[in-house]
Amino acid sequence: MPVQRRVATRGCPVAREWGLERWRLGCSLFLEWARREEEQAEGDGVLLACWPRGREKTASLGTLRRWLQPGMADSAQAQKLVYLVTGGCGFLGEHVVRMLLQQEPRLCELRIFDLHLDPWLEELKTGPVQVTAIQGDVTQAHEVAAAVAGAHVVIHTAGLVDVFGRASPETIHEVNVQGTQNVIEACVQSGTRFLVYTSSMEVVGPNVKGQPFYRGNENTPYEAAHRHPYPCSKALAERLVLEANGRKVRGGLPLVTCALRPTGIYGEGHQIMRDFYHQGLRLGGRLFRAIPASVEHGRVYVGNVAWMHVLVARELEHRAALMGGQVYFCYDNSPYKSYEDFNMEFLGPCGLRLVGARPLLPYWLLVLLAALNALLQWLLRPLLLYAPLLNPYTLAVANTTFTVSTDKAQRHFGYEPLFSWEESRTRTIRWVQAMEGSAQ
Ligand SMILES: NC(=O)C1=CN([C@@H]2O[C@H](COP(=O)(O)OP(=O)(O)OC[C@H]3O[C@@H](n4cnc5c(N)ncnc54)[C@H](O)[C@@H]3O)[C@@H](O)[C@H]2O)C=CC1
Ligand SMILES: CC(C)CCC[C@@H](C)[C@H]1CC[C@H]2[C@@H]3[C@H](O)CC4=CC(=O)CC[C@]4(C)[C@H]3CC[C@]12C
Repeated sequence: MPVQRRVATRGCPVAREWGLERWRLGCSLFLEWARREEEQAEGDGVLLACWPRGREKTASLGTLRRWLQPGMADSAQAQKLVYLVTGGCGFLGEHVVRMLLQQEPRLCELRIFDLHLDPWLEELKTGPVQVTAIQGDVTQAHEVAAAVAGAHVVIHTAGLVDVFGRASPETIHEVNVQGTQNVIEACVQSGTRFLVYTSSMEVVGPNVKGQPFYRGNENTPYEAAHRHPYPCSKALAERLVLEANGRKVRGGLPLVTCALRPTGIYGEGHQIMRDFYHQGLRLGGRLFRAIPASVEHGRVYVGNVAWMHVLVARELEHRAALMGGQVYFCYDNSPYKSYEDFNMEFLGPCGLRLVGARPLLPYWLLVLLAALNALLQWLLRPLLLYAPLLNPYTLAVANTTFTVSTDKAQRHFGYEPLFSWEESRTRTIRWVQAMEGSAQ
């Protein structure tokens, strides 16, 4: 049962003085007050009992917001927001950018900050929202500060996603940890109050012991012990973001932060899916099962991850006390399957076949091959970059069950996946098919 607290608007100074019609003028003041009341309440449901001049009404904060919204939109008080998306040209970042443009009506400027700017940004510049592309490096504090200045909300997705040994541990740390610290400091110095960080399920696990995490949620106990630079860096950065919640930003108001932890993301633009597809084509339309079908992986569609970012960014403002400093797994209704069987949901309809009901090679041989790959990578480093998919870390992750089952995002900010599993699947298949078309 949600805890519901009745709050009389006659307790609100604006309401007491003005009466209903005049509250519309002062609606932002009233909402601010109502919001604070809601934040103080425990649980997720709060009822506001409105008693204007004898007319008794009861409404949830959501309803109240909808009542007042038209008034806000008409008035000069309608807020125009500036968003900054770091890593906005990446796989997830591009979806976040497009989702914001579609789903955030209060957006007036969207800044896209990335090390490399992509040509598709140009097509966004013709719309009603001002799109500003900023080429920059999150490790450079002054570049980050310039991009953040004047932004209301920062969505920090930029990161070095490397589990294949392409970059050095120092570089991974610099981009993922120092880069995140730079974003936090820029928010504090420029007075930006809302920061959403793209963390990862890897912050939790799989851990070095290869213990399964089966249908876990944000409170499931699990020994999060890592050695690999990528999960270590994501865990450190996430902690920095959560600890920054409540810090006073320029102007004296508190910073509100939260972290989203996607499981393995899939969808249009997914590089590893692309690699598997091309590998399958090279092998005559076949892929060979390497991992037992019983090892389940949590996967989430990129459109839903983007949608969750947009929702969080929007709701942080209204539910600061509830959401600030929180972590949320990113989830949707994608089925629990092994990594390879899940990929076949898309690669199968595109003509590939997964050979073997069981792994073709014994596990000990895979371990040996993974170790050999690691050795070769180290030996060849002075000459060339050897970074195959299989290494001791990717094998351990692929071979460990890690699935989440939670409704925290639904309870805290009303998240429901925007794309059903069928739609996510269809969109991803279409993207693979388009790749096939373009390869011919
Ligand atoms: N791909 C996945 O399955 C998952 C990804 N994540 C997280 O999601 C975020 C986005 O990941 P993806 O889109 O998959 O990766 P991506 O590599 O496609 O995107 C990352 C973006 O960050 C940019 N970037 C990298 N270094 C930068 C720097 N120094 N300064 C500015 N920009 C920089 C890149 O140019 C790229 O556009 C990352 O933080 C990652 O840790 C979390 C869970 C799963
Ligand atoms: C040939 C091998 C036996 C199979 C290789 C598959 C692996 C390359 C991938 C299996 C699981 C993936 C990881 C997982 O989805 C979680 C992730 C979260 C992130 O934040 C970044 C990416 C990744 C580590 C992802 C990377 C590829 C796998 C290890």
